[in-house]
Amino acid sequence: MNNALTISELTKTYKDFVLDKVSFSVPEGSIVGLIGENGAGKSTTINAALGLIQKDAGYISIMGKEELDNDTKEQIGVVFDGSNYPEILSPKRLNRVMKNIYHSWDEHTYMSLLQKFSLPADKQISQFSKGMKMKLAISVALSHNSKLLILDEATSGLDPVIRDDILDMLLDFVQDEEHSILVSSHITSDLEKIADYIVFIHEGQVVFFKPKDELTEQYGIIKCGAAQFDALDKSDIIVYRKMDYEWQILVSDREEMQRKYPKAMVVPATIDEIMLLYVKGER
Ligand SMILES: Nc1ncnc2c1ncn2[C@@H]1O[C@H](COP(=O)(O)OP(=O)(O)OP(=O)(O)O)[C@@H](O)[C@H]1O
Repeated sequence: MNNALTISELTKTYKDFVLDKVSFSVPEGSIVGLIGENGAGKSTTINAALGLIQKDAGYISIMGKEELDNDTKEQIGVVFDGSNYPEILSPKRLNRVMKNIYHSWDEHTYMSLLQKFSLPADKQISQFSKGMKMKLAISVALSHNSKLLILDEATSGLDPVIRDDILDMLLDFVQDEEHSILVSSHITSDLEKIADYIVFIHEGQVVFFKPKDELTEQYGIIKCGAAQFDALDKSDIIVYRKMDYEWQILVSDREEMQRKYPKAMVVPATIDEIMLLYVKGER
C-alpha cells in the first residue's frame, strides 16, 4: 500500500518547545486521526507537512514527492479552524477566485456541495456562522480534485448535527481508495467513528501510531484496588493511575488480561481514556 503522506523523524525546535522526531504515515485510502493535548505539536506537524513552516530535520513526502510541485499542491485540500477565506467574498465570488487559483477547479462539484450544505451562494462569508464557514472550507477542499485532505481542528466548536454531516462527507471521500485524510481533533469520539489509525502526540513526541480498532477493540482498563494492583505482573501495565479509591491500569489486550486475572474488572477503553491515562498516569 502506498502512503499519501509520510512523515519521518520530523523535528522542529521553538524556544520553549521541541517537536521531536515525529514519524507516522497516512496510507492511501485511509483516515488518520491526530490527537494530543493543547500545545502537543499537532498544528506544528501539519504546518511542517504542508511546507508552511521550515522543518529543522526529518523527511516528509506527499504522494511520493518530497518537493511539492504545483500539481501535487492542487491535490491537497486543507481546512483550518477559523476563517479560511476573505470574509468580504460570497461563495459565488469565491468560486471565481478559485477558478483562477486551481487548474482543476470543479465548479459543478463546488456548486452542488454549496447546495448540499444549504450554503447561500450570494451571502457574504462574514455573515456566515462558524459551522457554515467550515462547511464552505470543506466544499472548497473537495472541489479541486484533492487526493489528500488535511483538516486541523476543522470540527471544533460545531454542533453534533453539523459534525455528523462532515464526518459522513469525510467517509464518502475515502470510499475512493486513492483518497486519504489526516484530521486533527480534540473530539476523539468523532475520530473513533471515522479514523482507521490514530497518532497520539504528547509534548512533541509520538506516543503511539496504531490502528484505531486495536485501541478500541483490544486495549482495556483494569479497575481494581490496592491489593489487586500489587499482585499484577508489572510487564502487563502500560501506564496506571491511582484515583481516589481505585487504580486504573491501561493494558494492551483486555481479553488476555481478563483470562489472566479472572477476578479483576477489565473494561474497554475509549480513546479519551487512553489519552488521559498516558498523559496523567505513571509508568
Ligand atoms: N511560531 C512559533 N513560535 C514559537 N513557538 C511556537 C510557534 N508555533 C507554535 N509554537 C509552540 O509550539 C507548541 C506546539 O504548538 P501547536 O500549535 O503545534 O500545538 P497543538 O497540538 O496544535 O495545540 P492545540 O491543540 O492547542 O491547537 C506550543 O508550545 C506553541 O506555543
